[in-house]
Amino acid sequence: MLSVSNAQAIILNLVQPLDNQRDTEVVDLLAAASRILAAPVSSPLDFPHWDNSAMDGYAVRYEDVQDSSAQQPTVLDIIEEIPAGYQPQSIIGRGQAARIFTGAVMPAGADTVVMQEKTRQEENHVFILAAPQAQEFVRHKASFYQAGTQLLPAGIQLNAPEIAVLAAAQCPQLNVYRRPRVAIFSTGDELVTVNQSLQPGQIVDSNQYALAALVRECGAEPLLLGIVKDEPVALEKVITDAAAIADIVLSSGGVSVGDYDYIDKILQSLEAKIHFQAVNIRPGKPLTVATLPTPHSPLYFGLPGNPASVLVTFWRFVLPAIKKLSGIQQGWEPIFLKVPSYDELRSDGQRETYLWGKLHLNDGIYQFHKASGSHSSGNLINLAQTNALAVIPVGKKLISPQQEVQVLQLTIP
Ligand SMILES: Nc1nc2c(c(=O)[nH]1)N[C@H]1C(S)=C(S)[C@@H](COP(=O)(O)OP(=O)(O)OC[C@H]3O[C@@H](n4cnc5c(N)ncnc54)[C@H](O)[C@@H]3O)O[C@H]1N2
Ligand code: MOO
Ligand SMILES: [Mg+2]
Repeated sequence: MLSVSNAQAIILNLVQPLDNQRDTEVVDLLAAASRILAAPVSSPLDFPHWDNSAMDGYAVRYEDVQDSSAQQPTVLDIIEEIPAGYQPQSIIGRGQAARIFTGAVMPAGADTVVMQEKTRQEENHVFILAAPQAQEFVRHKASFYQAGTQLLPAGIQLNAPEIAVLAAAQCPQLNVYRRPRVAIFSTGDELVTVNQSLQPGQIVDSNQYALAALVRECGAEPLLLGIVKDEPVALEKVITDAAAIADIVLSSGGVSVGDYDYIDKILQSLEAKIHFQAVNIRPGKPLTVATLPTPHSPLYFGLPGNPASVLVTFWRFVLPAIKKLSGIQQGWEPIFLKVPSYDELRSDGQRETYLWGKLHLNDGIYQFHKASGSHSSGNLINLAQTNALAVIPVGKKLISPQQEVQVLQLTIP
């Protein structure tokens, strides 16, 4: 059976990132957090824009003060006061200084700032009580960034630091990739919505809510197509509709071998290209991945119906695909942490097994605690409040307490 890592490689190979011309939109800077930059940004401004002081103190000529000490202070005439936001008017000459404050423009003639604590002021004279380093506490024009060079590359996510940089560079609007569109539907005659009363044999379609939340969490736009009965005509219609509007289509249920599991047959009849129908993973083995035969070739994930299988296969396979699609340049693959397990972890050794639980901090070191209760793929109750999946590789049946395990971190704990 197809290994998890090979399945991931096939999926990532199939994903075409959004187009950096067609698939973009302009957003205001305040709405740009977590979006993906679609074009590189440069600035006509140097950073700092001009030489300025890093301290409250005195702007001086180094050659005047290099021999200063508490015993033999240098005495300078203060000829100007330069607060932040003010353009200095004078040139500092021999024996002269300017009172200056943090962020204020350095006056011509001065090359060094002496911090206030190393001075004493008497009327319009300043006593320099210690020799500074040459150019100390001067933030030089263009020493952080040179005008015209690349400030930010395309394909990065805009988080608080990038937003700050863009604000400082006076970019009030930005060209970002549009959000990937992800169509979602659930299949099953037994399913009702969260508001409908349950008749015998029925359950609530929790998968659609879970997938909508996951899709939104990763910055994509969920397109909810509802619950579809286990009927070929209805399923064919929903897949065709989804293919017309989405970059990625997610269904849950109907991909195993039961008489009412129609998804794969319908994909075949629609002439979709099926890449694989099973992966060696627990939970989530019956996973169908196909390319739909519409011009923009949306990628189809037929996720297995069990609620835990849906979450695990989304985190492991769908999330990297959405990331690559979104225009992010790198870092699509999941990141695994190696941490000690607090609990004993077991698998049958046959399939790559994912156990849900929580990363706890113990003395500054993460430890994996397995969720108590059933790890049946039909149980979603104990998935609540978890933030990590421990992975037991194929061929391994037991991870003992305190042994290391690879953990997929799901949210920031
Ligand atoms: N003979 C075999 N039977 C099964 C196999 C197998 O290899 N041979 N694989 C099992 C595994 S593993 C899984 S996972 C499931 C996958 O089943 P399907 O994808 O066909 O899903 P369904 O049969 O439609 O439903 C399975 C299960 O999940 C519940 N479900 C479905 N949709 C939802 C929803 N939207 N929200 C909440 N719960 C949902 C459904 O009621 C069933 O209990 O197949 C095994 N069988
Ligand atoms: O692989 Mo299924 O998803 O375990 O129950
Ligand atoms: Mg089934």
